[in-house]
Amino acid sequence: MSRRAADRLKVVLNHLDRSNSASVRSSFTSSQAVSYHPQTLRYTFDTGFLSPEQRIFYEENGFLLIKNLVSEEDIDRFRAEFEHVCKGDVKIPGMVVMRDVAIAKSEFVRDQKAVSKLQDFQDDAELFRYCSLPQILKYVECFTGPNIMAMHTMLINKPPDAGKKTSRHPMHQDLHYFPFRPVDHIVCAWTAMEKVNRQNGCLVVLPGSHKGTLQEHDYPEWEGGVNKMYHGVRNYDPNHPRMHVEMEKGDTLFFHPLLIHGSGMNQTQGFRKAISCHYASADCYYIDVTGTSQENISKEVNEIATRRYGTDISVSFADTWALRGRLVHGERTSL
Ligand SMILES: CCCC(=O)SCCNC(=O)CCNC(=O)[C@H](O)C(C)(C)COP(=O)(O)OP(=O)(O)OC[C@H]1O[C@@H](n2cnc3c(N)ncnc32)[C@H](O)[C@@H]1OP(=O)(O)O
Ligand SMILES: Nc1ncnc2c1ncn2[C@@H]1O[C@H](COP(=O)(O)OP(=O)(O)OP(=O)(O)O)[C@@H](O)[C@H]1O
Ligand SMILES: O=C(O)CCC(=O)C(=O)O
Ligand SMILES: [Fe+2]
Ligand SMILES: [Mg+2]
Repeated sequence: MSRRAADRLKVVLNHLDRSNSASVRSSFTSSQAVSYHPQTLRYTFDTGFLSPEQRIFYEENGFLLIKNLVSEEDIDRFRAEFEHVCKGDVKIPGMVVMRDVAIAKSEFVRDQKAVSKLQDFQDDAELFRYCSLPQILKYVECFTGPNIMAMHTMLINKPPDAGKKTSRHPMHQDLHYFPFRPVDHIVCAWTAMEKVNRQNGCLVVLPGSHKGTLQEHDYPEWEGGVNKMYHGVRNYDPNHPRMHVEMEKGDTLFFHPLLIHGSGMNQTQGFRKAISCHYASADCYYIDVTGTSQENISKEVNEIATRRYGTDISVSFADTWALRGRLVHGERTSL
């Protein structure tokens, strides 16, 4: 770090000591205040792009909100492509079109095209433009370094709740799904495609939870049911200080894969839309999750892979990621 940046950092640190980060103070109690030492900055690279304030905010909270990062025009194009996919005009091999469990399990509305999520759009050139947007990669590089893989892509179309609270996404850590490390070189970019607020089920985060370890995840015991693979942290404590991240169209949240987050139910009549990509440094490596808390999700993924590809070829949990990952910057060195 240059001397000038170090000096600015000191000023920020002094300020933080006094204010304990005003913007998240409402969700923190003073006993959770953390003190800082510049040498403990571990979550971001010093590329000179993030301000010291931004680096420290991420360090402390595990997320960073950038306003107005994606243009209206781009978002409108992603929305148009989403509509083509829903209508069936565009069919992309490998892309998962998912419906909410309340609809999928109901005989009455079986043929209704109420898509709750597109997953794995890496081979849809129009949607995948999102993952390559230079203004996003400029931020991503601060977390991953210069060799960047887009590992996981989603367009989430959170439906109006059908009355059973199935539109909720339980509190979870995204790392639960990922058999690659190191954890600090993975980041999610999540862009609001319209105004998102508490009414339509914005993201809910537990600030600072990225400093913990990966927790055990299970299906929550919810009366109305829960969507396939929507695991939540076991023994979730609803009294933990949390923050509703309200965003405008184009605002983008970058967050750490250990940050505990989820989303509440959509109490409006609209479909709340967001587009996201999980990036990892191409220098990351795959791990074997056998015997770890991730074994349950790897089994579910393997079951779906077997259903999709048959039993002739064996696709491991790591393979499913290696197949989907796409290089977006630098060199594909490992993943
Ligand atoms: C950072 C990462 C965070 C995450 O990724 S969290 C979420 C991860 N989610 C996923 O990966 C999406 C997984 N979804 C899928 O693979 C598919 O949508 C799924 C659930 C297999 C359904 O596939 P389809 O091709 O639509 O099959 P289908 O309509 O014939 O249904 C087959 C059986 O699945 C059931 N189903 C469909 N959508 C569901 C849902 N949302 N939740 C729970 N169950 C669901 C459906 O009822 C059917 O069950 P049955 O065989 O009739 O008993
Ligand atoms: N038992 C649980 N396990 C895991 N996550 C949970 C559990 N119960 C609630 N959540 C999650 O906590 C977050 C907040 O849920 P909640 O239903 O309170 O939403 P909300 O947006 O605060 O809505 P409201 O305004 O109605 O309080 C959501 O991500 C929800 O999925
Ligand atoms: O958009 C949302 O509701 C949250 C989605 C999410 O966290 C996920 O799929 O991992
Ligand atoms: Fe998530
Ligand atoms: Mg609530």
